[in-house]
Amino acid sequence: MGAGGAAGKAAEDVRDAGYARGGPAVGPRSPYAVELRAVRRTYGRGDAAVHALCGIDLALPRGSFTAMMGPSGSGKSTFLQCAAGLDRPNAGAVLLGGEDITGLGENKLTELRRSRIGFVFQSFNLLPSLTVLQNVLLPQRLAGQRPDRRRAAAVLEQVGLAGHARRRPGQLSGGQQQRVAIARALVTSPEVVFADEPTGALDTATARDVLALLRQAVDRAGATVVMVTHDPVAASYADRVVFLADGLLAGELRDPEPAAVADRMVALTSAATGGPAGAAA
Ligand SMILES: Nc1ncnc2c1ncn2[C@@H]1O[C@H](COP(=O)(O)OP(=O)(O)OP(=O)(O)O)[C@@H](O)[C@H]1O
Repeated sequence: MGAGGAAGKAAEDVRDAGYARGGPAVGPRSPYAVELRAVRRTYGRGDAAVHALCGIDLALPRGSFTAMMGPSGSGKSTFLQCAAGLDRPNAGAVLLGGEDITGLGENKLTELRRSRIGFVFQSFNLLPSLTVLQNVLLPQRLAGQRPDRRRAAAVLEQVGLAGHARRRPGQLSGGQQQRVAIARALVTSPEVVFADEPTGALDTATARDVLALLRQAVDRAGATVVMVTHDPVAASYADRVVFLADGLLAGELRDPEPAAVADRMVALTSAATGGPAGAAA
């Protein structure tokens, strides 16, 4: 997908976002923002054990937009939590920008999540008593960095909310609140942005705006986005859709069209529920 807009504007956006061409300027050089190697995650033990991830090998290139899809219970949330350093695999390794984070202690992981990862949630998760600008500055404060108001203003402009900096989240629409959440996720120029159902609470038109923003963060600013979604249209904004089923990778689609994504989901869901289309999966 093209960067869109004038080349000069795009270059400005890249500078504004703090990214080098082709990926974030920080962190050790690796072609991959995130890598999972033979990742397993089991909840519980013995007869009660649930194998949520059963050996996942996946590499997500810097500057890419990946959608993770799969039937309910296929392991999407577990994948996201392991990849983002929120949960620990029982086996295997997770690498962020080429660095193995699997063995890091809790303090290091917290620091890493604050400075090198951005999060966007379905429910926005803004702090209602803070202004828009203060919400966007929060990750910098939490990471112990000096709040960079110019940088915060630049990302707010990037998401089309330059004039709303002094408002509080309650004074904004759902779509605007999600834009603030995206600005907050981008403000530290993270190596990867994890988005969990970012359009799940939005109407169709607003959802498209939010997806276009995520797309723009990848195309213009070199961000890396990983998005869990149930929506084939949302997934079609990604470069690639990776499917999970029963804790295993179950294929992928590049340059996905909504209809093809929907077909694949029907097949996987039928297989998971033992329906007639199971053989087609
Ligand atoms: N904390 C937990 N304790 C026990 N089992 C869990 C836990 N978290 C997830 N599981 C199980 O692990 C499997 C994968 O769950 P996960 O939430 O990753 O799937 P998902 O694809 O995100 O599902 P959904 O689309 O319904 O959100 C499921 O069988 C789930 O019940």
